[in-house]
Amino acid sequence: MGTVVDAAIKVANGSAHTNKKVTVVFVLGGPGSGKGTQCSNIVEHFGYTHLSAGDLLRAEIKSGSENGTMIQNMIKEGKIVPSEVTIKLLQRAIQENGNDKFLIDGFPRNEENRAAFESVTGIEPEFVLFFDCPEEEMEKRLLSRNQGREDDNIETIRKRFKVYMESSLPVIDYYKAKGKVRKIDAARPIEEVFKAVKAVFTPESEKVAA
Ligand SMILES: Nc1ncnc2c1ncn2[C@@H]1O[C@H](COP(=O)(O)OP(=O)(O)OP(=O)(O)O)[C@@H](O)[C@H]1O
Ligand SMILES: Nc1ccn([C@H]2C[C@H](O)[C@@H](COP(=O)(O)O)O2)c(=O)n1
Ligand SMILES: [Mg+2]
Repeated sequence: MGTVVDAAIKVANGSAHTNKKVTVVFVLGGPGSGKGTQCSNIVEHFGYTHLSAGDLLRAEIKSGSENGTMIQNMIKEGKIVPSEVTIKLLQRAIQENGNDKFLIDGFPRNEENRAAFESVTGIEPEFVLFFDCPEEEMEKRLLSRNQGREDDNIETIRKRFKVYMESSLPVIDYYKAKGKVRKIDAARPIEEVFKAVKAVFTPESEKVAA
């Protein structure tokens, strides 16, 4: 299992060339569907490293990078930052981490993200974990998240939902057509959602017959 990511390493390091085989699972779903919450559980139980594209972009704003203001404005508007920026952050995070199994949360968010990541890194996801949740439930969760996120206000939330419907769902459909989507009903309590997630990550050979 695993995909060679020579291209990712080359871009991140300039001329350096390392072979690193990685397994990647994309974690997708609407804003507030519970991606980050479930990724923490998966990390704990299955030894993956969690890379949230949104968290990497927010860290980039805080670092005072030259792209910081552009990223901040895009996030406030609920828009998707150009792939070039996000892919560099993901590549660097993969490169710097000793692990070989990654959950990439909130990426690819649109067709541009998807195609660019594939052509730059050559990485195909092992599968796509898709948290399916009704909008009313996601809105309720986001409005009570209380993590001080600038985009957790009703105006930006509505814009994020629109971008999700128009740009992110087609990416999920793309992977569905390839038989790669593992859909989870995310409108249940956290523990119940994790039970379903565990079933996806547990190899058939290790599943105990009921
Ligand atoms: N199954 C659940 N039931 C109720 N609340 C949940 C559930 N899963 C997550 N939450 C809560 O909903 C909020 C959003 O969850 P989380 O941050 O994991 O979503 P997300 O998909 O990562 O959102 P975003 O795309 O905005 O980063 C958090 O406050 C979290 O504690
Ligand atoms: N691939 C991505 C992922 C995220 N962003 C920006 C735009 C999102 O609204 C914001 C927050 O992401 P989240 O933490 O909710 O996953 O970050 C992006 O531009 N491209
Ligand atoms: Mg999140």
